[in-house]
Amino acid sequence: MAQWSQRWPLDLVDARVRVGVAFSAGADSTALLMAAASRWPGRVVALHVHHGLQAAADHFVAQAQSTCDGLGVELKVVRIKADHSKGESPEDAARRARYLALAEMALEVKAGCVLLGQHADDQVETFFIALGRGAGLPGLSAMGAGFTRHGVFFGRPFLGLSTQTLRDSVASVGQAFVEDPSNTDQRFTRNRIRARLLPAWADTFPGFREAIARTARHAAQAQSLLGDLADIDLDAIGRPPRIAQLQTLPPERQSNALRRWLKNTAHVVASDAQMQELLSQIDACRTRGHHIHIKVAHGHVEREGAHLAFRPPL
Ligand SMILES: Nc1ncnc2c1ncn2[C@@H]1O[C@H](COP(=O)(O)OP(=O)(O)OP(=O)(O)O)[C@@H](O)[C@H]1O
Repeated sequence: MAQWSQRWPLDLVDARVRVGVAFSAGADSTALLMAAASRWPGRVVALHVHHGLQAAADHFVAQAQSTCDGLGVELKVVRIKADHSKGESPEDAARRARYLALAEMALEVKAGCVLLGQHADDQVETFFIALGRGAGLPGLSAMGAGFTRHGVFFGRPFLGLSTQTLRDSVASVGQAFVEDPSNTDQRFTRNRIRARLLPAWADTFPGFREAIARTARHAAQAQSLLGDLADIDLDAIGRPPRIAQLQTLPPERQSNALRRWLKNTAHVVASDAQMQELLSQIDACRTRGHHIHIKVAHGHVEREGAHLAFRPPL
């Protein structure tokens, strides 16, 4: 195990506290758990979410326990059943519930952060999913190195490493891990990208991981500047925005400010069609009695006197 020490880019966390590792028992998070356990002996706790979605879930827990026993790492397991709401895919619901469960476990064991095993190949796949869906800059920025959710910091220290590097490392010490059977299921977009698109892309653009990571960084920087501009505009027009002052901005600046306002206050993202409709209703709203009413995500944006308001569902 000695060679695992200091070998991995784990510097993004303050490890004076306990470190949580989101541990699926797959190859990537096994590499992460081994690296973390070697770097911070006695301070790592593995957090496993039993989805109950797959028949194999019990087998994942058994492997997780055996790996943790071998490494002398405490394992916490929580069972969840993620129901997906209308318009949400089962995978999105499972991911949402997983992050909540991980955050709750981290708070319970007093871990200062949770590390995730996502790597450079996940990053590339995420970028192509966003591109295929016609995403804007937030989507093309792909995954950031860290984010806070449910009051817990989640870090992705392995975004610069390929999955092959991680798998080779795990194999080199003979550590067992599970292969998630759903990773090869061609019904999932991510798996089709991995199996079909990426080999062709790699053939055309050798070194594509670094190039795409660069594009994602450019997108993230540009998005950050747009966020700053939105804050400047919202400082001037108010939160919630005053309709008359919104109307003085050009449409693209209105939509930039409105997206920021909706994200920060209601955690919702308007689709392109919803934003176009909202802009046209704002433009038409020139008289005292004029209404604004437009569905955004699961709620509505409405006029409330001189301002806009977001109404979540009852
Ligand atoms: N059931 C789970 N319990 C705890 N953490 C999980 C679970 N599933 C995924 N994760 C975390 O989220 C990261 C990304 O999830 P993803 O579904 O891409 O990984 P995976 O293929 O299931 O597992 P791995 O990354 O370990 O090979 C994982 O690296 C791991 O840190």
